[in-house]
Amino acid sequence: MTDWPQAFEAELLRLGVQPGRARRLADETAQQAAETAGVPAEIFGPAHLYARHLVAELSAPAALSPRTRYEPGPVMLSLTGVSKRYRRQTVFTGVDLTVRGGEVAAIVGANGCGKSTLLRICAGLTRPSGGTVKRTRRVGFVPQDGGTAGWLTAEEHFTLFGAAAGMVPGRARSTGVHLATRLAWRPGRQQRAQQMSGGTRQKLNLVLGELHAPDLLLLDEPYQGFDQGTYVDFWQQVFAWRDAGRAVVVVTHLLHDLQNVDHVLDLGER
Ligand SMILES: Nc1ncnc2c1ncn2[C@@H]1O[C@H](COP(=O)(O)OP(=O)(O)OP(=O)(O)O)[C@@H](O)[C@H]1O
Repeated sequence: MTDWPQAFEAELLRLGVQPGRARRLADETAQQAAETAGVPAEIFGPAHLYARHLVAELSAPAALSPRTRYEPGPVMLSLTGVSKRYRRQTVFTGVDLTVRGGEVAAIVGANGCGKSTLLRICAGLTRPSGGTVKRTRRVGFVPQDGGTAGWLTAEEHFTLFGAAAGMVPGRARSTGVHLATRLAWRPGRQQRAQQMSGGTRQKLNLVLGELHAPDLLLLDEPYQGFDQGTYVDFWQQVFAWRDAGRAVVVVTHLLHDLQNVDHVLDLGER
């Protein structure tokens, strides 16, 4: 009978994952099972189902042959005439934005013009003063200053956030670790968030935002503290999400980020 790692690797290959990558994923998964002293089938479930899940979670394009063109998909976020006031201060009025699956939108503008406020409205965390917001159900939100707990390790974060999204611990951990490698980060097993550098904590935030495979990703300047290489990895990741049919909204100050995005909403011009 074929054992679990072999069946897992064979299914990855059947799904079109490159052989070297399939082998790495199989090795990493076996290693994680060994570290928790568990049997893979009990931790991850049937090998073929876990392979399919993983390929979907990892936004298949990075694993499968890249698509050269993408088709905009269904509307994931729609803002119509949205406004926000704090007491007597009007932050913005009349904001319209539609983002479909397979599109990236950037929100730009000077400090204090309301970019973070608008993103929180998109996420449903702040109520608009006026207008209509429609969003898909599966939303990932990466705040500017982090939603991590200082005393927890990366893997404990994966388990906790995964549980909130209905993922079993083994699957949440392995998905988190695989997503981290996309950002050139290998989480230390003992390192708590408070011991991480600012850039590494941001990577943790990004992975947590993506852990449950959301259709819409809302990112508030998620690369502060990243070095140049990681910054490039980050944008490659954004375009991989887009090519996988996800919608991405990024708040940014950096105008050279904008050449490849589909929509630019300049709040400063309003
Ligand atoms: N909870 C709040 N209560 C009152 N005023 C707020 C609140 N949150 C934000 N503001 C105000 O709303 C305005 C927009 O803030 P916001 O943080 O959204 O701007 P921003 O464009 O993201 O800024 P930055 O580029 O500095 O991150 C600011 O004047 C801010 O002081």
